[in-house]
Amino acid sequence: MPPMPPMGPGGRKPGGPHGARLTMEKPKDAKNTLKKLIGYIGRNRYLFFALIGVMLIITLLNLAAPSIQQIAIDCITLTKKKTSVDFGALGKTLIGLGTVYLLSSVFTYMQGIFSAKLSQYTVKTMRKDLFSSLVRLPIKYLDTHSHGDIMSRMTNDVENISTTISQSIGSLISGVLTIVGTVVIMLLYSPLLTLISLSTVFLTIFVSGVLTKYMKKYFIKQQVLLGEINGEVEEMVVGYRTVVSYGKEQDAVDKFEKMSNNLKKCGIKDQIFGGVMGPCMNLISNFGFILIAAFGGWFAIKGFITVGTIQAFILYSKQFSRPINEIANQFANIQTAIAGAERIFEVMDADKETDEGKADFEVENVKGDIDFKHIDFSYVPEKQVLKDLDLEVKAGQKIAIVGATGSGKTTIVNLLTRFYPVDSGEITIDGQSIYDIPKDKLRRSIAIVLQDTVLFKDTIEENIRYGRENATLDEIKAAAKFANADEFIERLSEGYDTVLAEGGSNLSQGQRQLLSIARAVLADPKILILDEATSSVDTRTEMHIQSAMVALMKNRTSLIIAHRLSTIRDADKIVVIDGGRVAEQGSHEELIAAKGCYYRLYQTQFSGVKT
Ligand SMILES: Nc1ncnc2c1ncn2[C@@H]1O[C@H](COP(=O)(O)OP(=O)(O)OP(=O)(O)O)[C@@H](O)[C@H]1O
Repeated sequence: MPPMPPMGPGGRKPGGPHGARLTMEKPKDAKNTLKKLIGYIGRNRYLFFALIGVMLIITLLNLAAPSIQQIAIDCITLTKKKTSVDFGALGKTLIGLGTVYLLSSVFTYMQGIFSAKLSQYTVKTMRKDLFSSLVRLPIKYLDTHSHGDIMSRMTNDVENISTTISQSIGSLISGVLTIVGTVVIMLLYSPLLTLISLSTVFLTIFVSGVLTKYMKKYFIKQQVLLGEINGEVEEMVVGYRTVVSYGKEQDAVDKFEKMSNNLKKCGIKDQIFGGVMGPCMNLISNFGFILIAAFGGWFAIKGFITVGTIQAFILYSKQFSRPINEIANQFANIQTAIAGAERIFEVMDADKETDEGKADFEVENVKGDIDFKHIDFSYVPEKQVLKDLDLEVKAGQKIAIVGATGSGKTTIVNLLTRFYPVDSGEITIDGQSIYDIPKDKLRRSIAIVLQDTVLFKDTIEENIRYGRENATLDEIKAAAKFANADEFIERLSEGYDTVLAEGGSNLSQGQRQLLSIARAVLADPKILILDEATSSVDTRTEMHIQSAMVALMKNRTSLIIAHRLSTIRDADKIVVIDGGRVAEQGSHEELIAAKGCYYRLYQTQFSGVKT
């Protein structure tokens, strides 16, 4: 017998109730996707053929067993007067039967090994390729796909493929082989009895089809409700502080309770329909056995067949009906897996960041002159963000970029780092177009300190080392000292070995910023991009951050998205962005005197704020 997939809770197979993912996601281009998927499976073709071979052997053994039983039974001759048994033949036949069962178990075990290996090797390669594609995707791709969507491709879709390869392919092949083999053998025994047992099989297919239709309805509803509940929980965890601070705990509980109630009702209906399936199928198949026994008995009395044949027929009809449901379920599983594979290949086939940089550019020799010439840019076609923007920055200058929210300040730095390509115009560093500079070299020339510091779940030492991979611990400590981060790090019980929580959430916002400054110090680039934090941190940390930033900016070209008046005043040049253009530029005094954009911005945003 082919191995049954492991059962989930309540006797259900993983992948959805009733063993099938009844959502029946339809792939858009199944043929192409299947081709690519087979390409991945084909990388382990020896395993695949070994699997097919083993399955063929198992099926043949399973097909042989009932016939051997028939021979064993026919060793016993029953007449009205006496019962005679050919013990020699019976013994040999039973040994043969035992051997068949033993071999079947051994090969089934081997099938488990081969299919597990085939699925794991295949998805490991896919996972690796998918991740490599993911890190080379342009940022634009991430803008248009939710994190949840990308995560789900990496986890759920890959998992679906793995389950399908390890379970569905095997079941499908063995199912088809078993059905064909069984029908052929049954026909050879008795075409008439074959027809009688097939009639119940058609009844099985019909009844299970009707029941599945209802189950599918409730199953899909249940999945939708489950998705909503998951979303609700996620929102609650992410927005926990907001929920608590507005005292909305009870509202959240009430809403959850309502959703949970709906899920309960739907779940009960789903389970009830699911529960009907088993007894119905049993009833029909037992009815089939009665038919075979009755007609078989009659045929045996008439001398058309032997008693052993009746037994063989009962076993064959059992073997026959089992794979039918299985195959129907596997089709649904395979379809879902192909739809998942399609989503995976879509990421793999998405246009990757290209790197047409060709100039002979050395990071060490960068001076830091930056020039934006006639830049037009839009994230989405209908909405132009930068319009004919011109901005010149001399090496070593400190430029404060100011402007109303949404005016395009961050966009300017997004273009300099080539996170997005310009629509038209040219950006140069030391006179060279940034599109002629290899991307990695360009980005190594620039360090970015953002308000939302991204820290990884690793030690403080490794988080700072992110700035320069080959830095020694002493260099890391020196950078931390320079960034005024050393003091708080040394106070932590594990010091530089302290492992940060996800996103560095076990540090204060100010401390996270100091670490990101330390990273930039270690990277030691000629060009700096600073996005000043708008949120307030305690005065002491604030002073540390400010002085570290000032020290860091020395002798570097710095573009600061500035929010503090002191930074703006200290800048060599203030650039005011308005409506996607440089509206004004000059020193604080000049711009105030001009009474233009900056003056108005100053009046509304900076006068009276903390310097
Ligand atoms: N990834 C994106 N996709 C589409 N539109 C975007 C994207 N990022 C920014 N925008 C839009 O581009 C415009 C400029 O955004 P940008 O982030 O450059 O503004 P900003 O001046 O830095 O604002 P803030 O001071 O609030 O950070 C805004 O209208 C914004 O809605």
